[in-house]
Amino acid sequence: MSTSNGAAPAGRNGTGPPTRGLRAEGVGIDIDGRAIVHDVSLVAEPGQVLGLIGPNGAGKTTLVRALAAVTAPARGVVTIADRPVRRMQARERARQIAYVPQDTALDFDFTARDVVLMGRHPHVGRFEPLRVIDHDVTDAMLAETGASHLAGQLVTTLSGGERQLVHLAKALAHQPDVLLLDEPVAALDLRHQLHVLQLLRRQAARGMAVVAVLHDLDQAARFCDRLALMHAGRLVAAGSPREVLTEESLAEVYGVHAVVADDVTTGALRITALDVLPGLAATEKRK
Ligand SMILES: Nc1ncnc2c1ncn2[C@@H]1O[C@H](COP(=O)(O)OP(=O)(O)OP(=O)(O)O)[C@@H](O)[C@H]1O
Repeated sequence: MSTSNGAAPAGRNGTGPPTRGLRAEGVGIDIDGRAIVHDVSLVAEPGQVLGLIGPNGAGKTTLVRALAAVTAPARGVVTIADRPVRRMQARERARQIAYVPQDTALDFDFTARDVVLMGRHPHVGRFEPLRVIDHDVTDAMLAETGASHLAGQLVTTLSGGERQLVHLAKALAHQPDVLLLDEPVAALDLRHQLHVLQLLRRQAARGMAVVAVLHDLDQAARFCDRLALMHAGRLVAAGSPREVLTEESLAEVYGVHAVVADDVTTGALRITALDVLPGLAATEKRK
């Protein structure tokens, strides 16, 4: 959570300099001449998990790719500490931002540990060998994600969920200020979903700014400090889960009649979709 006075919390090891969040201002993204994302402004605060939610085709992946500087927005800017991420050197950017895409398929014969070790390269000087600390962090992140048992396995032989864990471990090995995850639990079983979501909370508690695209709104309500709701390429609501996940917004954006109630077990909101509302969801209408 952010500190009550609004100041950034101390670094993730508790002693380092304050970590930094990520800011998007007026971001618009075009693909093949078509505007996909319109005028999105948001802040991912250090110490918080920001959930990016919205129906299929809302523009979440397109936005996250621009936040990660994988693509350049046509309009607006993405910054960390007022510095545009697109203008940073790739190595410097990789020390600050780690991004795990939806599709983590790899077609080269590296072991899972080799892949996680690659996450250390932004911290190692050019032509310098990997250090003991790089190996230690690699092993720690494999353990943190529950993927130690996969270390020696070729990534081409991993299941989709196993690959997702290995890529999360690689992203953590960057030790970034900002962690961007596109559907990080989509391929995971119940236990691993919980493990990863709790892990994200721990990373945030250590000062990281975490942004995760999530489809499960119960998980979004329970594990995110703030939510950003996208619809047809626009950010239509942002705030606490209680502010964003209302029966009205779920009807408008997802086209469902849903009941939003407190879950007596978790204390978080629980969303029960009862019926599909008549007519097309607005995302489909747009096409
Ligand atoms: N390379 C591309 N070429 C053309 N259209 C694209 C491309 N990438 C995305 N789009 C379109 O942009 C829109 C937003 O896609 P995006 O993948 O960002 O949505 P999303 O919110 O992540 O969806 P989902 O929840 O289904 O993953 C969609 O209508 C999609 O068809």
